[in-house]
Amino acid sequence: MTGGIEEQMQLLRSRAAELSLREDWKEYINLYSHLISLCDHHHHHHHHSPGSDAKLHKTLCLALSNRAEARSRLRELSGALEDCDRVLEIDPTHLKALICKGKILLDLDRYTQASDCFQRALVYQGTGNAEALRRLLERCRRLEAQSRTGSLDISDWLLNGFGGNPPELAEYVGPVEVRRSANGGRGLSATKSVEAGTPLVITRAIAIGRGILPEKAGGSGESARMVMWKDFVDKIFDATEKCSRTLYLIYTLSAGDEEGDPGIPDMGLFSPEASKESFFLENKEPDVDKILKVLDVNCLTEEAFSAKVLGKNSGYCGFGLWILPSFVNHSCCPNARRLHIGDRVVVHASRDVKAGEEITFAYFDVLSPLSKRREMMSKRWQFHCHCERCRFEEKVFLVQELREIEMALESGSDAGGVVARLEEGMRKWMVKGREKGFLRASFWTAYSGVYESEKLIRKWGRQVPAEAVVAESVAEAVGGDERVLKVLLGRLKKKGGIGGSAGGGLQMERAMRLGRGTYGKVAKKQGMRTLLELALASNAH
Ligand SMILES: C[S@@+](CC[C@H](N)C(=O)[O-])C[C@H]1O[C@@H](n2cnc3c(N)ncnc32)[C@H](O)[C@@H]1O
Repeated sequence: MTGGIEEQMQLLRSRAAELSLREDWKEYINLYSHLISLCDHHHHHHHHSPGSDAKLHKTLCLALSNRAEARSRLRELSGALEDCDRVLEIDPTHLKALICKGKILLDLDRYTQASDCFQRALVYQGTGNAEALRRLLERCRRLEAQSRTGSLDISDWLLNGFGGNPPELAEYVGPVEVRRSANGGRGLSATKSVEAGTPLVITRAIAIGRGILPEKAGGSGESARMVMWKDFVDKIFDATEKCSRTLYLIYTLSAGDEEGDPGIPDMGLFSPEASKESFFLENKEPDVDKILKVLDVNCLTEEAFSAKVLGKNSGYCGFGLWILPSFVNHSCCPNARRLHIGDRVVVHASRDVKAGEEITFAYFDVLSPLSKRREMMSKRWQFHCHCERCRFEEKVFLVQELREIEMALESGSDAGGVVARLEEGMRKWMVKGREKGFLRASFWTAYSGVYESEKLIRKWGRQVPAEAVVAESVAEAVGGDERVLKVLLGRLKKKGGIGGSAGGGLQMERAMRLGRGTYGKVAKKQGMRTLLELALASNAH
């Protein structure tokens, strides 16, 4: 090798060291790209002795693995992965490339492949790395197991008052399948029967927008929202540019204007481990118009329990795009809920679900009357819900008296009176079973208004059914909900039940069940108990 190139490379490398100190990864990558092309060029255009060849290879491998590290810092994971693979082709024992590749695969939720890299690194490593590698391997193993079973336990985080980082969760595709839905489009269905609280899907967001909005809606609130949205859209486009799989997955989602058949995606697509390496797209340039439509149809607000249950901040606002949950349709009597932990969403059954049943969750608050829900649907979502509850309420709202009761509620009249009239009406109109729960859910604010007021309880007690009865019937109709849980727990507390040793009774069992439906099976008994205490202390609505 001539002195010229050696010197040039030396110079580039010391410049790179400087850039890395300044954390200027873009420039750092450019520099190493230059060095890599120098190596490639030199390799093709010069005759070499075996010794100089080895040296050149060594330089090239180092340059590639350094660029890979910088690329993965900027989350350009596909590019980083290609760099690692090039190194490992030249030198399959290259420690730096093996570790870097393992970490990238871990980031991509490909736990078995990541663990394979770390295992090999452990074999080839000299001294020093072993402890760190064992910890990485342990993490892979834990995540891999969780991605098979979906079982999670956030007890430690919970008992720690949600302090520190949220627990790391694995991607999980449970007993669900994308199928054609009764409403025409596609939907997610259960492939086997599961009980309330069972996790169905756990997945990372493509991007999340989070922020605190000013308390009062209005000018500044609106512009804050706009800034958050723009920031979020930028993150989405950034993600599609960096990963063809992401772009591919986004294209499987509904853009709201499908002509004809939107097609049923293969379930393998949604498991990072089962998924192919690369995705063929005719045009790698993102279709901006289409992506914006997809965001409009599929973005969901966060049911941030750590914000609500902990009463952290009432102005908290979060929304995001999660791929597989985007196939879940809305229902006003849903059977699933979502819970957000870090940037992952856990979709879990909020009541018992039978095999073949479609999985649905609420896109907006469904503890509200039909007219309010219709308003939400037309304002934010351009569809008309035909769920069992909407169909029933459309019918029953033909009854003049029910409309009068609703008007009484809206004009702020005595909640006890509203509840008493409704309960009486339901007897008259022979409303039974689940349908009772539907109407109670619609008039929820009246019920909770009574239960929260000693005065109203005293006044209307005899015409208003017990908390536990109403909570059960609402939960059976529309699934677990924090506010319903809170009413049930309030009752238990009055009787001295929660937390104490008396907590083993039937009522406590019911509360635990409702807790599992509301938050999912996220903790063992003691952890769940803590969660219930938090729910009771919360100011959810
Ligand atoms: C997040 S996507 C759900 C999956 C979608 N059905 C698909 O085929 O990809 C939201 C869209 O699904 C449709 N949708 C969801 N819930 C619905 C419901 N209850 N009734 C009618 N359409 C609904 C609407 O077109 C809505 O804009």
